[in-house]
Amino acid sequence: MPPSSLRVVYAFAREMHPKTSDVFIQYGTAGFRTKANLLEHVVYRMGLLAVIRSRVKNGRTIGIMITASHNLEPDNGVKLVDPDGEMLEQSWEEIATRLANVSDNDLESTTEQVIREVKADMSLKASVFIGMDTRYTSPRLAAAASNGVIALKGTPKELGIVTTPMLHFCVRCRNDNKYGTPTEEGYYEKIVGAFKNIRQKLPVFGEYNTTLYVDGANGVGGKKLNIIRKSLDGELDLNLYNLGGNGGKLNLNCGADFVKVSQKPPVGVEHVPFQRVASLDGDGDRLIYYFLDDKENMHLLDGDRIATLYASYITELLNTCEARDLKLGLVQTAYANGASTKYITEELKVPVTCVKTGVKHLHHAALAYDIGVYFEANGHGTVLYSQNAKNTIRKITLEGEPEQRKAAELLLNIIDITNETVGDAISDLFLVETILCARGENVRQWLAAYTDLPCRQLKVTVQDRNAISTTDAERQCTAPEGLQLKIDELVGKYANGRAFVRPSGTEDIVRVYAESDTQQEADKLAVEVSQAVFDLAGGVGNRPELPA
Ligand SMILES: CC(=O)N[C@H]1[C@@H](OP(=O)(O)O)O[C@H](CO)[C@@H](O)[C@@H]1O
Ligand SMILES: [Mg+2]
Repeated sequence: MPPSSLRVVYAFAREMHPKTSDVFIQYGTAGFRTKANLLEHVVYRMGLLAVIRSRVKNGRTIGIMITASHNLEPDNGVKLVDPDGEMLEQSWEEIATRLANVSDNDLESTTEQVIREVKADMSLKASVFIGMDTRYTSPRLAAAASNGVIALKGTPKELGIVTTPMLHFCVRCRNDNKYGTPTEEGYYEKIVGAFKNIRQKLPVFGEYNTTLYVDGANGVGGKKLNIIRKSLDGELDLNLYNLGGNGGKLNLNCGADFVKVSQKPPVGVEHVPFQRVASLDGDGDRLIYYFLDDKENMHLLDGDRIATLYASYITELLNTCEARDLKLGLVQTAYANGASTKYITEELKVPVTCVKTGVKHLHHAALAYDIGVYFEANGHGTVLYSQNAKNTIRKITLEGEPEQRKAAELLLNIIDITNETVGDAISDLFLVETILCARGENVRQWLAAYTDLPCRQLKVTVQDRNAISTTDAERQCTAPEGLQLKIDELVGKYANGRAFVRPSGTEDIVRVYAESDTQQEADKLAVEVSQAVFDLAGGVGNRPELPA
């Protein structure tokens, strides 16, 4: 890149997308997240970085997604997607953070330094796909990203409003045309097409019924399901709620995160006893199910449930295929309910890996298995199939006995419904519905597999959340001194007690998780551990307490 060209970049940045705040911003669990009005220069600079990344990857397409997922409307965020549709390689997160925080004056020299460091050949073509969620601040930010791409002579393509998983999917397809067509239509064709295909083979029977209620979180996922709904032919009757408009606010008292954390039904969804409801998050990458019983008690079917449903059904099909040398494993985080882990290891006899929070860690660990199911308890997850697994299954469809062939064909359809690039609420919804239908099960039967331990999540505000360090997949706390000892002491008082704390990577808070035998005890333990964090890690504001 001749220096004159970079000088243009620099001048353009200062004029169009100046750095307006000195607040340090970090590439966290899912990219940069903060108030939307602090993000414009960050997004512009991620446009620059995406071009550099694309060139380092020989001109393969890189993705930029503008979203703050389950956060409320005033927030926004940006993250980069690597060529296979996976999260940005971790070693580049530090580079992203550096570039986001330099002054306008130093932007030129830092950009040059990054180009040298990563040995980008700036004469190559560069291609960047940009997607955004429904936030009113997103179009402006998407334009800033495009400007960044253009400034370094890359080619941006704006996909408009898409779910986060659609952007991941399109990036993957653009770089690997065997995976599908890199458009929203291509996504429907592959994922919804495979669902319709499999439903031809699985007639509705038993306790399963095709009516599904959906809480769209007033975000993009519900809107896309509304498009899909019209193409479904009785395979699934979707009743959609919280589609945005009508005064409903994004993620406010609705959506997967609200339902999971508050353990309450979302506003805006009609209550019908025993009706299963799927709740999506704001950018359509998380899925939680729930139902209310005839006493209006809520029963949650979270990411752990979805993971166990997948693992057990896929294992069943693999057994029928007699593809027993394919190793299936499950990946969870410390937030997984203890009862789910016990069920997976003891009843399903499937190996479990526990990793740090954040999809990138789960995704990476799942690659170690032939078939890796990964899920965060909050409903973000998918299944990864190795090439070996795909080849083996395909071979059985051609050479197996009739029963084996049938199971292998179902597996191939299931692979096609799956968005292997990232957790995807829409793809997961179709997978869950497929499995419930195949088993002729209603939600009560699904819930009966195991009983969750009551749990509680709380947030504590501290002066500096980085004062907390953890180890052992975040289950043990190494700083500040004395905090882990205190947690151990508190946990010891409770039957089946478990608790841990960690700094959030997406919000300026510390998260506390506790579980125990009863809800009252889990709540009490969570409050006590929160108080310990408050006392030992520099709490600010009010003393921790349970939400109203
Ligand atoms: C406990 C929890 O749900 N944490 C979420 C949340 O991360 P934190 O680092 O905990 O803020 O947002 C991430 C991105 O969406 C998601 O991957 C993760 O699971
Ligand atoms: Mg999300």
